[in-house]
Amino acid sequence: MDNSLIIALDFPDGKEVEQFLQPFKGQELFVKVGMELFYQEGPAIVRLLKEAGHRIFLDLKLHDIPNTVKSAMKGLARLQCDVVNVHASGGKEMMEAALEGLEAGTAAGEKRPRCIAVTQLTSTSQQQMNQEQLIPVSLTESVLHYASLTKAAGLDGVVCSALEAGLIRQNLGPSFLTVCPGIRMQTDQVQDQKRIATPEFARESGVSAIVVGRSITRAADPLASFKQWMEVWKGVKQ
Ligand SMILES: O=c1ccn([C@@H]2O[C@H](COP(=O)(O)O)[C@@H](O)[C@H]2O)c(=O)[nH]1
Repeated sequence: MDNSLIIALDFPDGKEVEQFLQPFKGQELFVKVGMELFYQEGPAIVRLLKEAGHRIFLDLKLHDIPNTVKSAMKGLARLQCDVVNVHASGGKEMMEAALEGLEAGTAAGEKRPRCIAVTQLTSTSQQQMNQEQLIPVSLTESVLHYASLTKAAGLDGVVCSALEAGLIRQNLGPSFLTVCPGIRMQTDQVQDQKRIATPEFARESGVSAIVVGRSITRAADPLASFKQWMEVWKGVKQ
């Protein structure tokens, strides 16, 4: 994913997306379409963004029985997004089914979307995981366990915090993707995220891509904010 910065288009409808993208006209971005936008606009928004030349991470985090996930992925594959995802907590069989669905839905000559799995949401803390999910290990252990399970299922990588990306790369190899939300500049508000890291830390940890939402989309000047983020992201690259 060539060290991409993926902008999370967390907007309630296509009109707001259009307004947000107006100042970026002519630029090919890597964008993330999540539940908020997809549940309102459906596949049409993906087609529109693709026609504009943007790369797309369709972040629907599928989590259901294997047969349902397989069928859903077969349909999603036809949208030809670059990346789709599931929850690793759905289990190995479910993840394998996701991949089978994607392969079945990808037309000959087309590229199968990369499939990655959410380990523990970046909004989850150690305490929440222990007390609410009743997982009695450290958060890092749980993330690493889910990452290993994801790799064993044949998926391409994981969604994790940049805090865990280095360890995942060490254990599972550099070609296993680490896509990291929960990225904040020092001065940014943390909001509902719990396991955050700066873009500099993410770069040094060798993450495959960072996902940035509100810091750019809710900025007074989103284009200026994006440029600043890219400078920092590229600056630490060199
Ligand atoms: O563990 C996860 C998985 C997905 N996300 C998504 O990333 C963006 C982050 O947005 P910010 O505004 O930069 O916090 C958002 O779309 C989440 O749904 C995540 O944050 N953590």
